[in-house]
Amino acid sequence: TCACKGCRRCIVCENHFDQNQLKHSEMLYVPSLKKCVCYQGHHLVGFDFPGVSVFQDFISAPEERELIRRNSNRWKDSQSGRRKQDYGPKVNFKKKKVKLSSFTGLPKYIDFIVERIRSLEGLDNFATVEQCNLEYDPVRGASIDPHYDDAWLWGERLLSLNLLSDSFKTLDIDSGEFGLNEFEVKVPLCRRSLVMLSGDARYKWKHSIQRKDITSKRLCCTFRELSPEFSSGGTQEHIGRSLLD
Ligand SMILES: O=C(O)CCC(=O)C(=O)O
Ligand SMILES: [Fe+2]
Repeated sequence: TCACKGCRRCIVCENHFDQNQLKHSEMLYVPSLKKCVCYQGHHLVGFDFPGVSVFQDFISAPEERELIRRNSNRWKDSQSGRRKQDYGPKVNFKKKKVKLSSFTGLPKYIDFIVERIRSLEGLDNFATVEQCNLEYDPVRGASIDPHYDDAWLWGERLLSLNLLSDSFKTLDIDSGEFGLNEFEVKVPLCRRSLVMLSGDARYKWKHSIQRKDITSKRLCCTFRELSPEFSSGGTQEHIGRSLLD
């Protein structure tokens, strides 16, 4: 058995795979250009693509080894073949309730990451309130379906630290924007890089990790900040403050 529910699936529970998936137009995001590129006929064309920032080699190889060693236990089975470790407030997103009593804060071993995030340009005010680790193992066919992250509690900037192997994050948009029905941008996730989604890449585009892009075990640590509602001046500021203290 596995932990999948509803339309989620992993190799364990999957007994049928939809072969009739629509063809996407695929583009590659090029971090150094902050553009995505694709071929139109024989021409390589580029489009501005704001909202994705990539910090290559955000941690060193020894730091990566130490992080992996520190979070080697307390994994729980999750959806779509993933395993999960969640350090953050207990939240019921449907009922919009935050449970403060069970919140123990972030693990100590992550302090240096939290600090390093704040040393990045424009991120000096990033107050990490949640860390969620996900493990993707190709043996289980692990993936994450296209989704938007919650916007009620979590703030605009989503940070993910990519460990153990290289992969891709896939961004897609449903509507007829750009004059295409289906449109997909592959964002390279280099091992030890930190990747930020914000703005349109956070709110307009869905993100996912496709099974085919997990070729060897991958670990992702996602860091989140609070939304304006829970931040200074917001109506739920008091809850936000008690989470950050
Ligand atoms: O594994 C990743 O890079 C994405 C994880 C994610 O989208 C999420 O936890 O909401
Ligand atoms: Fe997400």
